[in-house]
Amino acid sequence: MTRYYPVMLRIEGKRCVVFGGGAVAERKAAGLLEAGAAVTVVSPTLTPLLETWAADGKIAADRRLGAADDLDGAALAFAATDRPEANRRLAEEARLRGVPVSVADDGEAGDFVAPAVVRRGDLVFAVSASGAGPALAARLAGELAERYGPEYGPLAAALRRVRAEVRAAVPDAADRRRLLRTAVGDAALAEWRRLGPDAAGAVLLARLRALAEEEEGRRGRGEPPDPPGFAHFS
Ligand SMILES: C[C@@]1(CC(=O)O)c2cc3[nH]c(cc4nc(cc5[nH]c(cc(n2)[C@H]1CCC(=O)O)[C@@](C)(CC(=O)O)[C@@H]5CCC(=O)O)C(CC(=O)O)=C4CCC(=O)O)c(CCC(=O)O)c3CC(=O)O
Ligand SMILES: NC(=O)C1=CN([C@@H]2O[C@H](COP(=O)(O)OP(=O)(O)OC[C@H]3O[C@@H](n4cnc5c(N)ncnc54)[C@H](O)[C@@H]3O)[C@@H](O)[C@H]2O)C=CC1
Repeated sequence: MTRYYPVMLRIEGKRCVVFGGGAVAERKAAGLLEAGAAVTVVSPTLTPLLETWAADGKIAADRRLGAADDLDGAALAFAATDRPEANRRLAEEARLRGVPVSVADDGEAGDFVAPAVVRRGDLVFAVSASGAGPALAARLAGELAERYGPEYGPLAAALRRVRAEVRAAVPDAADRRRLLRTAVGDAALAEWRRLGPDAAGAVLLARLRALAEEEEGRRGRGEPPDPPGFAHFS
């Protein structure tokens, strides 16, 4: 069993090669496009959606069997054909070239596995069962998608601005940290939603300071902090 190390990769504009043109390859290509990768699919056949993306120029498609030199210059590779021998061979070629590869029919044969992903703007949930159960990862990601709806996208954008404001205006590190914890409490998140993405930085900062003072008051009275998850920090 492998203990994987999770990361967020920057792959915008980078060549990512998907071998295979079935449902699994399509899912991998979709995830790569979300991150702005330059996707090349190599496969004799393509799903209708992959065909559409190729026709629209969203992906490059080479309609043939995968070959070793497809991997030249690749940042990532996905062996997602329905031929285990082909997947294994392409994975070996990737490794020879130092290209990280995932293997769709045998997770342990690759360098990484794909998590189930939910995106809400800057906020990204990635769930993995490390190969033990992709359907469980998908189910739990579905639960996260319900718990954290589309409203969390703009909310994260507002939070990014609040944080920039605090970093620019508050020189004391402890003060900054206290404010930025308050900035992710329930009351603050509701406030960022209410104020929307266009509120002036000074307004955001003033609201945050007011919330932090209320928080101090609650702490003084021995009431629980907001958010509850931060109790162990105080
Ligand atoms: C190791 C890994 C390698 C990799 O592909 O990176 C891998 C491998 C395999 N998947 C198989 C089957 C299924 N995979 C899914 C779905 C997903 N599979 C994904 C990832 C991974 N799959 C990596 C580990 C993830 C982990 O464990 O956390 C997800 C999360 C992300 C994604 O693919 O983008 C995506 C959900 C996306 C979403 O919906 O959100 C379903 C569910 C369904 O189709 O409804 C089934 C059928 C149910 C079942 O078999 O459990 C088989 C057997 C094939 C066979 O029997 O022939 C293998 C081979 C093996 O076991 O090694
Ligand atoms: N990792 C995952 O999430 C999952 C993995 N799987 C595994 O992934 C494999 C692929 O699944 P699907 O996409 O549903 O299969 P599929 O049969 O729909 O598609 C296979 C694709 O591979 C292409 N292909 C075959 N040989 C090739 C080669 N040498 N080079 C390039 N392309 C080649 C075919 O033309 C076809 O487009 C399955 O056989 C299964 O073992 C299945 C379900 C989920």
